[in-house]
Amino acid sequence: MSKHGEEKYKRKFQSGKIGDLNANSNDSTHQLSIHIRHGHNKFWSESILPLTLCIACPFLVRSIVFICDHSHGSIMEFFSHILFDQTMTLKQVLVNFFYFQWHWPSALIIISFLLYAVIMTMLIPGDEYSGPITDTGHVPVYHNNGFTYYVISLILFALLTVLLKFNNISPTYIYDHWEEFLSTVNTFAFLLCFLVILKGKYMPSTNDHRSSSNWLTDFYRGVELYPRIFNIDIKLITNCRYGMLAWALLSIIFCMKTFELHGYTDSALVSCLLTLVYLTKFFWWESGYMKTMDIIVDRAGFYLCWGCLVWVSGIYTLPSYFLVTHPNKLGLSLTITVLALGFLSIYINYDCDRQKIDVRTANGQCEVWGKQATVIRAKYLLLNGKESESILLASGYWALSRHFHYVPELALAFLWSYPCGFHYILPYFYFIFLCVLLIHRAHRDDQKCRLKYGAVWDKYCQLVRWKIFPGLY
Ligand SMILES: NC(=O)C1=CN([C@@H]2O[C@H](COP(=O)(O)OP(=O)(O)OC[C@H]3O[C@@H](n4cnc5c(N)ncnc54)[C@H](OP(=O)(O)O)[C@@H]3O)[C@@H](O)[C@H]2O)C=CC1
Ligand SMILES: CC(C)CCC[C@@H](C)[C@H]1CC[C@H]2C3=CC=C4C[C@@H](O)CC[C@]4(C)[C@H]3CC[C@]12C
Repeated sequence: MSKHGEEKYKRKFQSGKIGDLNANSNDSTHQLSIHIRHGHNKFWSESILPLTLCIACPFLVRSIVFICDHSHGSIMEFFSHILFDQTMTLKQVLVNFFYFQWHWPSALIIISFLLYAVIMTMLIPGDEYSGPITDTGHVPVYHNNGFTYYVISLILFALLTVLLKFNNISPTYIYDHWEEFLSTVNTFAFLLCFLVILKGKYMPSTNDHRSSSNWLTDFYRGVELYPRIFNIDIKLITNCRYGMLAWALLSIIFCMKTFELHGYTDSALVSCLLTLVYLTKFFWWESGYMKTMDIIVDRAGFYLCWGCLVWVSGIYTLPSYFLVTHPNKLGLSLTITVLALGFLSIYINYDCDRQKIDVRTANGQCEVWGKQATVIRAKYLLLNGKESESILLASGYWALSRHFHYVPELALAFLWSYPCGFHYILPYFYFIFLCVLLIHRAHRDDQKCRLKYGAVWDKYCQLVRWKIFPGLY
C-alpha cells in the first residue's frame, strides 16, 4: 500500500470508519499489519519471517518424527545425535531434514485421498449456506455436507480395513512408512501452495485477492481469500476435507498400530477416542468454522494450506504417534476420569461456539443461561460505504472472557496428551504450540474487532475484561 493509501487508511481507522474485512488490494490483514507493525521492520516481517517459517516448519515436523523414531522420544538424545554422533555427517543431517522426498506408494495414497475428498465433497448433497459477505460484495456459497462426509469416510475406512486384511495389508502401512509419507506430503503441499499462489496471482476466482511484489510474503500468507478450481473451494478441501479427516484417520491408524504391537492399551484408546469425538464435533459445526478467521481473514498460502496438510498430520497427531512406541497403562479410574474431563471440554467448547451462533441467528432475542441475552449492537461501515450491524454477546460464556472457548480447547489438548505420561516433553508439543497459537490468535482477533467496531469493541472490552483466562489473562 502506498504512503498515501496508508494515511487514508489510518484516517478511516481513527474516525471509526473502518469496514469489514476483505483481502483485496486494501486488504484488512494488510491494513491490520500496517497498524500492528508500526515501527517494525518491514523487511523482517515480510521477508525474513516468512522465509524462516517456510524452512523451519518442515524441518521441525521432520525432526520431531526423527526424535520419536530414532532418539527414543528424547530431545536431549536427538541433540547429542546431531552434534556428537560421528556416523552422522553434516550431509546426512541436511539430507535427513531438508529433503523433499517423493515416495510413490505414499504419493498414490495422498493423491487418491485428495481426489476422494474432492469427489465426495461435490457428490454428497447438503443444504446451501453462505459465508459472510466480503467488501468486494462476494458471498461464498457452500453445501452443508461436512458431517455426512465425515461419517461416510469413517465407514468406508472400516470397510477398506477389512478388505485389505484379506490381502494381508493393513492401514498401519502408513505408520510403518511415516517418515517417507510425511516427506511426500510435504513435497506435495509445497507444490500445491505454488500452484495456488500462481492461480491467485494470474487467475483469481474473486476480487478478494491481494498480491504484493514480495513472493515470500505471498507464498507464506497466500494471495486469494476464496480460491476455487472448477468451483471446488480449495480452503474447504485442505482445511476440512483433507486436514481434519486425515487427523481423524491417522489417530485411528496409530491407535491400531499400538494395539498391533502391544495389545489393548488404554492410553492409546483414550487419546484416540478424545480426538475422534472432538473431530466429530468439528464436522458437525463445519459451517460455523467456515465463518472463522481462518476462512474470512487468512488467505490460501503456506500458513493455511501447508499447515493443514503437513503440520496437522505431523504435529496434531503427535500424542497418538508417540504412544505407539511409548505405550502407557492408565488404569480404569484414570481412563474414566480423563475421558469424562475430555468429553466435558469438548462439550463446553462446542457450547461456547453454539451460544454465539444462536444469539446472532435469533438477532439477540433469546435466552442465555436462563436469562435474556445481553448483547451489544455494533454498527460498522463496509468499505463500499454501506452500513452493517453485528451482535456482540456479553452474557453466558462470552461474559467470562472474550475467548473463553480457548480454555476447554487447551484443556482438551492437554488431556489427550496426558496419556503419554510426564517422562517426555515431546508429546506435549501440540499443547505448547496451541497455547502460543491461541494467545496470539486472541490478540489478533481483538485487533481485528477493534478495527471493525471501533469504540463499541472497547465498550465490550470494558464489560468483559479478560482475553482468555478469567482473572488471569
Ligand atoms: N485446535 C486448533 O488448532 C484451534 C482450534 N480453534 C477452535 O476453533 C473455534 C473457532 O475459534 P476462532 O476461529 O478463534 O474464532 P471465534 O469463534 O473466537 O470467532 C471470533 C470472531 O467472533 C466474533 N465475535 C467476537 N466476540 C464476539 C462476541 N462477544 N459475540 C459475538 N461474536 C463475537 C468476531 O467476528 P465478527 O467479525 O463476526 O464480529 C470475532 O472475530 C473455537 O472452538 C476454537 O477453540 C481455534 C484455533 C486453533
Ligand atoms: C505453518 C504453521 C506454523 C502453522 C499452521 C497453523 C494451521 C495449521 C492452524 C491455524 C489455526 C488452526 C485451526 C483453527 C481452528 C480449527 C477449528 C477446530 O475445531 C479444529 C481445528 C482447526 C480447523 C485448526 C486446524 C489447524 C489450523 C488451521
